[in-house]
Amino acid sequence: MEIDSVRVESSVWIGNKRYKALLSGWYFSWTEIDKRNRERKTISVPVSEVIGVKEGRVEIQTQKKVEDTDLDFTLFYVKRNGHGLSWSLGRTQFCCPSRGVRDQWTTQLRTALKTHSPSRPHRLLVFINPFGGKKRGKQIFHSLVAPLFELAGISSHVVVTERANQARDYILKKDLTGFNGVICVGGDGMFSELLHGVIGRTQQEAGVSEHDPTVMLQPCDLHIGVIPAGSTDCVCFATMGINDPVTSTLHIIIGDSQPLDVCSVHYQNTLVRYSVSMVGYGFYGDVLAESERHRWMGPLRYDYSGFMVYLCNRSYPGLVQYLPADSHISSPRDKTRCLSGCRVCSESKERLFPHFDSSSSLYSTNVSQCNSELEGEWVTIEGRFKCVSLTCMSSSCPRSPEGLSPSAHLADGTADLIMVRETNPLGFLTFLHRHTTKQDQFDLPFVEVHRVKAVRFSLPPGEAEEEEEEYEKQADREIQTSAERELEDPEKLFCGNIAGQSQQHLAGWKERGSETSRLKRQGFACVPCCTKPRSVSVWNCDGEILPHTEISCRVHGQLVRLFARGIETSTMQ
Ligand SMILES: CCCCCCCCCCCCC/C=C/[C@@H](O)[C@H](CO)NC(=O)CCCCCCCCCCCCCCC
Ligand SMILES: Nc1ncnc2c1ncn2[C@@H]1O[C@H](COP(=O)(O)OP(=O)(O)OP(=O)(O)O)[C@@H](O)[C@H]1O
Ligand SMILES: [Ca+2]
Repeated sequence: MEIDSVRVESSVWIGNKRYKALLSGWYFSWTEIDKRNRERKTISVPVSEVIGVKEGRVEIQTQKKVEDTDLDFTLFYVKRNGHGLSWSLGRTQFCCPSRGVRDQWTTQLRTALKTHSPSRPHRLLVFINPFGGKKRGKQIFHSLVAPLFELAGISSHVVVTERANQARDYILKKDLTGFNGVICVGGDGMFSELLHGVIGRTQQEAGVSEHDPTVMLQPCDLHIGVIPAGSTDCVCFATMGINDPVTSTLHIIIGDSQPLDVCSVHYQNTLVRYSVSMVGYGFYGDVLAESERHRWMGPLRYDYSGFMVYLCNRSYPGLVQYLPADSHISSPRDKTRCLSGCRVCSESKERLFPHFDSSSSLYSTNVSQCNSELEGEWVTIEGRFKCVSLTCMSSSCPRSPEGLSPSAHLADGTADLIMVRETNPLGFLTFLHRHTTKQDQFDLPFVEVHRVKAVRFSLPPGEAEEEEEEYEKQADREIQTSAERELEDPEKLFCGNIAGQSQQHLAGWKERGSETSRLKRQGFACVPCCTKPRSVSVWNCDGEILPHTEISCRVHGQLVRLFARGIETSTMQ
């Protein structure tokens, strides 16, 4: 065996074939040597994608040695399947000329792993929602994820949730010393819990008020991992290009890091929620409201509700104001895609954090800096809309593989505002259908899309007012509303820590509760969206209904980090 400071090389055998194994720089490779000593095919694995090295011949599933010889070692690594987005565990068993050489290889490979993958997690906090999606969260974790963590030497503390918001509260309140990341096994709702926990905790520790819409929030160090086991799994799909628990697990193990933009949603001066995917009014709000009544259908509830809401053919008046992003940098119609190593996103870092102090890893939370991100001329648009949606990323998902805004970026500090004006049912169906094909859904006369840094939505004076008054009167008549009953147990509401204490916020819920209760008493059992006051829809914020209509949204560039690397272009091994 030859070892110098940059290279380790020796002959090894795989089966009955001889190979030259070489560890050089960032790669470990093995090249077949034929009987005439000529070099044949080489397989090369980046050290950063090695999952583990074990002495002996080890099986993948059981991790047990099938044969304990002194000459063998087994290498586990990331293997790309198909077009490369789906990852599985690769395994190769090497036989060395002597035990000394075998021990040298295992030592050298483990040292290289430590040097070249310093950001790998060692200890993770895992939250499993046993009721998410098809209710397979626990099974997915124990059969697919836990064995890989064990192989990679990662220890985990597992919490199977017993109630909504348990994961968020745990992150906000418990001692997290020693954890390198938090993982959710569930859907977008579970991800959202982790998101709120991680952002909330980071701001608490930095002494930053989340309610102030002009403040620069402190970016979060604790990484979030997503093992998809939900209904839509949009966050996973849009950051990995695939919903596959093994792929997600391997990205977590190798410590991939993908920054993500987050949109904060405010009502007056109160934080309501954070969103990474979609804040949508009109169609998507109505679909969500309708789908809540059909939870028993599982993931199919969205298709059923989508169909029912489509039949209602509603549109809503609204006043939309937005702060445009710099159109020289990128545009939602530039036909590009945000892929792994995206130039637009990496060049955004300096703009987003001009005063980053690399020596202390601290970001200044000076308000004036943040205001520079909020500079510019606001644009106002008034009209009747089928839907108004804001998305920080493409929001691609299996239902819509290109997403709500195919050219949106994961980490550029902007979101795309999509406004679909009132149109005939066929026009809207064309718009919806284009989400399922590669056709441009923005190339329609009633659709507008803008890349923005902030958005405000309000009901236009006049038309909306009359109906709103009626709506409020009805709500006031309700004494014991369903919302009031819920208020007795604030835990049932979302974000008890941030928005739950706000009286305005509670009033918003009261308003919605009154509406639901009124409709129920009037006996409107099917398609409630058709029975709502004509002028008002609800906001869908990453799959949660918001209690307010008039909201303002602001994008916080690269606020959180996921164990992911964005969508890779085809890179077959
Ligand atoms: C003709 C086929 C048209 C298919 C149209 C498909 C459009 C799909 C667009 C998907 C956008 C997903 C945005 C992501 C949102 C997530 O943050 C959030 C949390 O998980 N999910 C939802 O709110 C869940 C919302 C899910 C919305 C599903 C909408 C389904 C619409 C079906 C309409 C059928 C009309 C048929 C008329 C004949
Ligand atoms: N043990 C629990 N009991 C009830 N609800 C829970 C529990 N654990 C988590 N939740 C809540 O369930 C909601 C939905 O969970 P999750 O996102 O995992 O699954 P989902 O069915 O895919 O939903 P989504 O439509 O959001 O994708 C989350 O908002 C979460 O807060
Ligand atoms: Ca973005």
